[in-house]
This record gives sequence, structure tokens and C-alpha cells, in this order.
Amino acid sequence: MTFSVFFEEIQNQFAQNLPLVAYKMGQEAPIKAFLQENDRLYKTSSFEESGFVLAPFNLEQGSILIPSMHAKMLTTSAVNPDLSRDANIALKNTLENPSAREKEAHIELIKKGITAIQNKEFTKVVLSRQELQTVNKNSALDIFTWLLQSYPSAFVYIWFHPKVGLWLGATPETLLQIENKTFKTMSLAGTQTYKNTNSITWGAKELDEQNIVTKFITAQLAPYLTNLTVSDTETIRAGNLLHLKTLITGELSNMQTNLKNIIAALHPTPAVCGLPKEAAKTFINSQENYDREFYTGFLGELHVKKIQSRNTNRRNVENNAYAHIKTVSNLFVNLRCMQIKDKTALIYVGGGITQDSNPDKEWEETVAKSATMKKVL
Ligand SMILES: C=C(O[C@H]1C=CC=C(C(=O)O)[C@@H]1O)C(=O)O
Repeated sequence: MTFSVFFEEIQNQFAQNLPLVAYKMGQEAPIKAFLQENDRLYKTSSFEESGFVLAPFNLEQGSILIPSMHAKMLTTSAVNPDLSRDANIALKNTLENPSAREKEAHIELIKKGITAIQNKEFTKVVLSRQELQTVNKNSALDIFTWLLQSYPSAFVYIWFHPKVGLWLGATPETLLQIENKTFKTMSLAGTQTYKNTNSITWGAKELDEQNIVTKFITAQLAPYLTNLTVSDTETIRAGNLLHLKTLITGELSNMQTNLKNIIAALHPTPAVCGLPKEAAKTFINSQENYDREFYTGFLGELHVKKIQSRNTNRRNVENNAYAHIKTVSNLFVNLRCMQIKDKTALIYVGGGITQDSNPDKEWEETVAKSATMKKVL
């Protein structure tokens, strides 16, 4: 399907006020969509269905599903949408800065987090806030197009349900990818602003906050995986930010393992919550001054069918007859995201707090994170 037909279909779905999601899973991936045939709000708590799931930070609030059986699925090959017609609009966008009161409140929250760490309530907590920005783009699809252009290696999405709202994002973080027995995830934490090079030195605070995530993930997955492998840690770029990333892979020891159990073991990881998990979560839910909703939840394909040909070598055409269907799950942590309400974007940003955190620096980190998203509005 061509890019323009694909976009027309999505525009029609919006015009009919029906649920949809369009997304791209990183570099070279096609852009896909699920267009739901009705406006019912389907939920999942078992994570056994097939479809596209959007789960909140607090899973108790309920995860939303666009079921495969009630949706039309579309795919268009990877493209670089032409944004030149929109360039003037982007230049006119004036970034609205957070107020002195917002800054004071967030620094106060961070200080409370550091005190709780000193009092041994937990060793790490991820604290976040919401920032508002007027939207200058004509349509949400324009923002999606800009996200695609600006974050070629991220999981980029636009998600809409008339009974829930409109969310967009470009996240660098995978929660889990399962294909047959193969299981992949990552530990992502630590932030610096990108200054024309990936060759940078990381401080002890960042190395420590990311190591907490790696250790948590490997320990939580140990009961479910064999051949668990932890890669070297590398620096990766996400927009104008750099992070520390470690890949964690393995094989599911039991194919019958319930995905719900693995999700419960991982989510929310210390990259978005803290350690120990429950103590940090309680602190977040009682001390942050707003509801995270789907920010730091997860989203993506749940038990979706993928057609794979065994051999793409043209000389072995006959082997292609054995193309087979796999079931895959690809879930991503909902970071660098926003919710759009009328002409205002609610942007969600946070950062990991440890005993070595400096409140002013942590504030600046959230400002840098929101700036990367404001640019596309
Ligand atoms: C919680 C966020 O980022 C997480 C992922 C990467 C780096 C992070 C950090 O440096 O604190 C966070 O753990 C966010 O961007 O809102």
C-alpha cells in the first residue's frame, strides 16, 4: 500500500471518530496501522488476546486493546515523508517554558525522593512531571509525520480512541520482543544531551542508575529464560539525548509461559519506577502531583501474526512456498510521549533519582527531554 493511500485511510478513520493506532518500530521498519471497526472500548488483563495493547503505568487502571479480530490492519513500506511543505509552520513554533512554580515544585519532589533514599525507603526512584505546549500543527497526523522524521530509530506512534483520547510518542525503550522462543529486552537509563558525538564519558550516577535497571531485569527474567545473555553497555542516541543501553536476550524455557507473568515481572522496571519496585511505586503514586496515565506504561503488538518466508534468496524461489506464520509480541515503554487535548499537548518527562542526584541537574534533564518533543509540535 502506498504512503498516501495509507494516510488517507487513517484520516478517514479519524473523520469517523473510530479507534486507531499507526506505528513504526524503528529504522527500516514499515509503518503499520490497526483501524478498529467500531468504537467499543476493549480491555485486556490476561494479555492473551491478539491485537495492539496500550497499558498504563498502574496496570490496575486497565489496559486497552484494539483486537485483531475487530480491526483492519494496514502496512506501508518505510518512507521518508516529505515535510518541506510544513517547514514554515515548524519555524513559527514558539517553545513555552515551564513556569518558576513548576520548577520549584519538581525540585521539591526530587528533594523528597533523595531524602527517602537517604532514609533507605528505596535505592532509586523515577520522578516525573507534565509540561504543556500549544500545538501549532494543523492535525495530529502532521505531528506523527514529524515524529517519524525526527526519530528514525524510535518506536513512533499515534494512538486514538474516542472514549480515551489521543496519544503520540517516539520512545527509545523496548519492554519486550518475543518471536517463537526468542526473547529480547533492554535496560535503558542515564541521560546526557547530544553534542555532535556519541563518544562521551558517563558519570558514576548514570552508570549506577542504569546498572540498577540491568540487574533488576536479569534477576526478574531468570526464572523464565535459558541462555540469558547480557550485552556490553553502549551509548545510544534518541533525538537530542544520549542514553546507556544494555541488550538482554534469552530463550523462553517454557513456550507455554504466560505473557502476563513476564509483564508482571518486568513492568514497571526501575528505568521508569524504581527499586524496590513496590516502595518506589507507592512513593510515585502518592508524591507526584498528577496521574501518569499511559506515560511509563507500555504499548505495542500483542500476539500478532507475522508472515515470514523461509528464504528470500531469489534462486530458491521454491522455498518461499514454505512461508510460515509466526506469532510475535513487540511491546515498548511509553516514554517521550504526549497526550493532545484540543490545541494543547501534555508532555510527560521524568528522570531517575539516586543518592547521587543533583536536583538542579535532574530538573535540567527533564527540560532537555521535553524540548525534544516540543520541536515537533
Ligand atoms: C523516564 C524517562 O526516561 C527513562 C529512560 C531513559 C533515561 C532515563 C533517565 O536518565 O533518567 C529514564 O530512566 C523519561 O524520559 O521520561
